[in-house]
Amino acid sequence: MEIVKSKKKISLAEFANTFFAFGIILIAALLAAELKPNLNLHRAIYSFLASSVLFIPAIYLYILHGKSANKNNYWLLLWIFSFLAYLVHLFYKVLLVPDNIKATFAIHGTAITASELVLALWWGLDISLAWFSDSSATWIEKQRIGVHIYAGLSFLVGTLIGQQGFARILGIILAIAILLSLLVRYHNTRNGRDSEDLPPGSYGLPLIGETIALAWDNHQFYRQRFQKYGSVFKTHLFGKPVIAFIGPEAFTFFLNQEYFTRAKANPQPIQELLDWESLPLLDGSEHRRRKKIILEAFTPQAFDKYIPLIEQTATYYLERWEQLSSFAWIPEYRKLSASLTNALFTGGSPGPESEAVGEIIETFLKGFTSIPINLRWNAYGKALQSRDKLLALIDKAIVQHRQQPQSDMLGLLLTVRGEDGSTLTDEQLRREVLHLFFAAYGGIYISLTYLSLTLAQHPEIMSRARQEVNQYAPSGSLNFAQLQNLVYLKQIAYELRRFYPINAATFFGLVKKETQFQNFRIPQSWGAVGGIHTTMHIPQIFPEPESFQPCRFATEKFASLPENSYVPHGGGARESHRCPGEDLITVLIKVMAVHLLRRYNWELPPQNLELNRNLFPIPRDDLKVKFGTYTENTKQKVS
Ligand code: HEM
Repeated sequence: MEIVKSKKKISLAEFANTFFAFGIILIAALLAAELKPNLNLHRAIYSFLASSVLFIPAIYLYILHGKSANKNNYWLLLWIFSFLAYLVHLFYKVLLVPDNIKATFAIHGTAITASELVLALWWGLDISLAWFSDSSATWIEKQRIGVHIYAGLSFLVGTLIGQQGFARILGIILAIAILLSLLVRYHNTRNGRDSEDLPPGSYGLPLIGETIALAWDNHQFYRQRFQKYGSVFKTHLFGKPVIAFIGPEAFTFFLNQEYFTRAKANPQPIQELLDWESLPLLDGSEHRRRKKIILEAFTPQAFDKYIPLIEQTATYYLERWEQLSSFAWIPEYRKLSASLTNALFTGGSPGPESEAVGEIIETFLKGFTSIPINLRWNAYGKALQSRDKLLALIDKAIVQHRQQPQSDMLGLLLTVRGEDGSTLTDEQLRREVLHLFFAAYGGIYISLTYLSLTLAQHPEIMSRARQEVNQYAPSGSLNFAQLQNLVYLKQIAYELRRFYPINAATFFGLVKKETQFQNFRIPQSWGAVGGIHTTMHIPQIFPEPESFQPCRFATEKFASLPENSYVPHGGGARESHRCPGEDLITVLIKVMAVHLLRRYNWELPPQNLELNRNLFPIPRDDLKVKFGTYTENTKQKVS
């Protein structure tokens, strides 16, 4: 048999157990009073003690509350019976003075009596809310914490101060029970056992959670936890509990906009560095509108405008490298990336001026992994100054592009319109371009670094790619249609982004409304994130994930992959938060590979090629290279 009130199901056994305890304790208290000379006074005192006895397990259970219905039912029943005993106490306290409450105030002091009456009213209200409503509204939860603190302090004062014997012992037991339950709760929370229906995982240290582990090595962070906990786990990052989703199924779930939003979801320093408002930090209709406009700058027609810029930049650096013949490639690729980014977004030419912009971007990027305190002279402060320098550059470029239209990406963005005919305001445009600077700079140099590294390490892949280039693009300038013939290079370009640890995870999301995944509760207002690199190294989906195999991306094989298993640029539709630069990076890798393979060959002298722990990991020795021209005679020997 069950006592069903509202949606609560309290079993008869639960009710009987607590009622029996209540009955015995109250009767014992009232009988004990009978033995004392001043009956009503002692009835009031002993019923207060009876209420305290019932209050101790109630507050213990409340502090340790979790999903267990049984535990919660016992809390509610003890909370109610303790309250009833407290009413008995008040009843006798008032009855002590036959006249009225006013006299009670006079005898016991206004503050104490008023405080007791307020407690009784608040407690009664809370019981009504707990019994009759199933709402877990924040204000109900907050007032419940409040009334428990209030009642706890009242009982502690009532039993410890000026009391002796049994009352004082009760006070000490109450204090110990509260301390113990707080300790157990803290311990459970730290170890992720606070609620059995949450995903597994750990919250790490108080306040900072697991943020240091993430900053130390963001790729290892997700990889290790995925191995330990599986495709969904909880953690605590940047002052907030976060749930990570890894693997196609979990990643797809994370993309569901009914439950997750990107608006106001990212740590405050990321938002500040990106000047608060650009695609990754927006959601809903404004994100859709802007994304449609931005995507207009990533079409095949647009790529045909950028390909000459890429070729011009590639040629500039290839000639320089030919002269240098022996150098560290990563600093060079950073310069190339700066020149190309500057060409796309401000109309700059390759060379020292653009490379100086690269240094501003580098300082800006350091802000994303620094301690977010703006002191002007520290990394974060300098990153914010660099952000403002980039914004000033963009403002200047917008004015210049208006005066003299150009066919770079900024030129296109100034003219394109969304479906509803709207354009970006200058304020919106400068912030979007700031983010594009950030996204493109890293994406370009990292992809080209991995391309050069891979081709040097796999002569058979380099040779096959060279044959394809000689067959379909042996000379002359390139265009998008011609690049479509380079099928093997496309496979290499895709495998590079699967194989190497570029992005460990997506931008952060926020749980809009509570939901469930694989029977785990995903609580409202928690952070959420999709694991990228780990998702692409699941052996059931990508066999032998640690081996570089471009053939995984042969058309049929690629088409048969589960949804959201290949996610180097995020997942979902183009209009969602998926990176718009995806196809541009394929174009870039192809153009660079064509220009490298048509004329050059390279070898890597002995060095440490192990990847470091950077946000985008790179070989520790900066990829030293011996670079020269390629001829059939030298058969892939550096000249
Ligand atoms: C190897 C190169 C690149 C990689 C691996 C990459 C990866 C990513 C990833 C993982 C995201 C976040 C997706 C999410 O939060 O769900 C993203 C977002 C974005 N990326 Fe890229 N990206 C690359 C290059 C580029 C380039 C070259 C551009 C532009 C020129 C670009 C522009 C963007 C933009 C605008 C967003 C925000 C999209 C949105 O929130 O709607 N990315 N990228």
